[in-house]
Amino acid sequence: MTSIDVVNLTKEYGQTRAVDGLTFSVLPGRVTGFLGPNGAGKSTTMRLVLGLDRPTSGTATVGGRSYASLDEPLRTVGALLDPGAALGARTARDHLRVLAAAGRLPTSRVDEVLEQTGIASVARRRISTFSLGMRQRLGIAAALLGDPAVLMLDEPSNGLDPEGIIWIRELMREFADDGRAVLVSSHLMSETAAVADHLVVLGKGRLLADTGIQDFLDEWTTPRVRLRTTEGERLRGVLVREGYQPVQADDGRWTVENARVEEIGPIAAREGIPILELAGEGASLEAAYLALTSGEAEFTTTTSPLSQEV
Ligand SMILES: Nc1ncnc2c1ncn2[C@@H]1O[C@H](COP(=O)(O)OP(=O)(O)OP(=O)(O)O)[C@@H](O)[C@H]1O
Repeated sequence: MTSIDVVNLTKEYGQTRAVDGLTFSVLPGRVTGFLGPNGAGKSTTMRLVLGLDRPTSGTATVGGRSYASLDEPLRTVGALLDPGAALGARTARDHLRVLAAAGRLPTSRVDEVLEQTGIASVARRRISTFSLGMRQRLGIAAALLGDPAVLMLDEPSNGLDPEGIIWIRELMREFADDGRAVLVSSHLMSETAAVADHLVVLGKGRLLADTGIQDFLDEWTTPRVRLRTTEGERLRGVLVREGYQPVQADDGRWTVENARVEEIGPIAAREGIPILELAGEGASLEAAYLALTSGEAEFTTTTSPLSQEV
């Protein structure tokens, strides 16, 4: 069981502190979503884990060892960082063969990962002719070559079509269910929530959250109930006495903030008030994420493009 452990990690580029005293672990058996606005430090952290950059201070290890000291790096960590990195003049198959040879992996793995990523039919084409989605699949094929214990993917759904996005989600799920550790970065909470069990959120290089999805929802969102009744005013009076603040919309429906159906339903039943509809609203993960990261984006729009045109 291999994990990624980041401890007090800091990386400075000149005046820019890209990663700032970061500590978190990516544990086996779950998909950890790595979130944060542009420039939050996600890619830098991944590069430090892979030993592609030296930390200013702190450590990033895989299975307790630095990447450079791993005996079999490709069998330990599979990573997708920059799909543009593959050499365009080579065929996809040759590209993977070179990687397999360098990693002392059997050539048979090349055909296996070409099949697994759905690019076997274009394996003999030059990479320069590949679409972004095909390059992305090739990058994922390279990550899978060593059948690694840890998978680290930077924005894997970039350029993938909807079928490809579902495929990559299922792949990550299978890896985690198989007891492996998966770290996947994204800007989008909705995309991450569809696959991740756990979240690590960065803002300006610092850790903003390291939490399970459900705990994140509980902490950052407030539940709300929508209902319809034949006795709105009576229900309103009862709920106000109970400390709620029901508000009626134009269509006659009521909204009760900070309330759950398990609380409101029994109150109405106790008072004998007929309820025609009662629904708890799913808290919006996206709204919670924006609330957490607001003010943490390195690049934000201060003026709306529309107002500039006027
Ligand atoms: N090689 C480098 N030289 C100088 N500054 C860098 C370098 N790499 C990253 N940075 C800076 O470090 C900060 C973090 O960048 P990083 O790419 O890690 O963020 P990110 O969260 O991956 O962003 P994105 O979602 O846009 O990819 C940014 O301010 C970036 O400009």
